[in-house]
Amino acid sequence: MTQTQCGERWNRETFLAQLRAVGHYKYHNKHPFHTYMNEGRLTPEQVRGWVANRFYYQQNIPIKDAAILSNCPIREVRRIWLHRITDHDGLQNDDGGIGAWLKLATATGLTRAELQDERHVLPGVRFAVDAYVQFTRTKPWPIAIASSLTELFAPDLMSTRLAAFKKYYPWVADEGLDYFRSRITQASIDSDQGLELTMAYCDTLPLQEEAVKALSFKCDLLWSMLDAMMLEYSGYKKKWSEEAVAAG
Ligand SMILES: O=C(O)c1cc(C(=O)O)c2c(n1)C(=O)C(=O)c1cc(C(=O)O)[nH]c1-2
Repeated sequence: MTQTQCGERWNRETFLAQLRAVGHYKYHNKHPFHTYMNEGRLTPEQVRGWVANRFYYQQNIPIKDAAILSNCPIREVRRIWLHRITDHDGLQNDDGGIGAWLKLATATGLTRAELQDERHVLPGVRFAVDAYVQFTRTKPWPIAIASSLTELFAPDLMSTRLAAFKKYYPWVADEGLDYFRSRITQASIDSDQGLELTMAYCDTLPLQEEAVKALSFKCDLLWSMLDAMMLEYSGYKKKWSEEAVAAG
């Protein structure tokens, strides 16, 4: 038995360090699309493209949380997890995260219809988000919970984003930014709960290793979403198509 293991598994400190290392190296805060966003270098069209595509993610979050609930036979865990669905769906009208995201969309000049008919959703974004839902439907629930732990790293990114929008994108009305404000607190609560459940129920070395892989998979899918958006909105695709036409 090594110092970092208790019995056959990692102790809490080592497990936590493994999870944090994944976030440190792979979280989408370092993606160039986010760098551009946070440095104020996105055009209004690029901001709108991101908002419309991220709406597909937002809409699917409560669906994946319902998948986790449906796979979990432990009442106490379901009680802890349940609020995530209403946090996003709200209980009426435009309550909740999805309503707040719709307000963000309106503030950037998008219509509700544009978001809801998914006309802007890119294939790569759809594949990535659908993969997340599928993952949570098919993996053991503690592993699905571990995949949500990207939220450990979300509050810092939200604070940076909020400041960036205020400074560089004043054309986005302030009430449109409520989603980011509310997620700073919500993501901290969610990630604390997710972390404690992961610590408690990923209680063998194979489960701990799978939890770390689940977090890595989640980082990959968040990264892929931004890759798809960067390709679409950077102008490269258009340039390549025009060159192909010119070349006959
Ligand atoms: O804008 C972001 O960078 C970001 C990242 C993440 C994340 O790290 O998974 C989430 C969110 N936003 C978010 O708004 C959100 O509701 C959310 C739920 C979850 C999840 O996996 O359960 N992640 C995230």
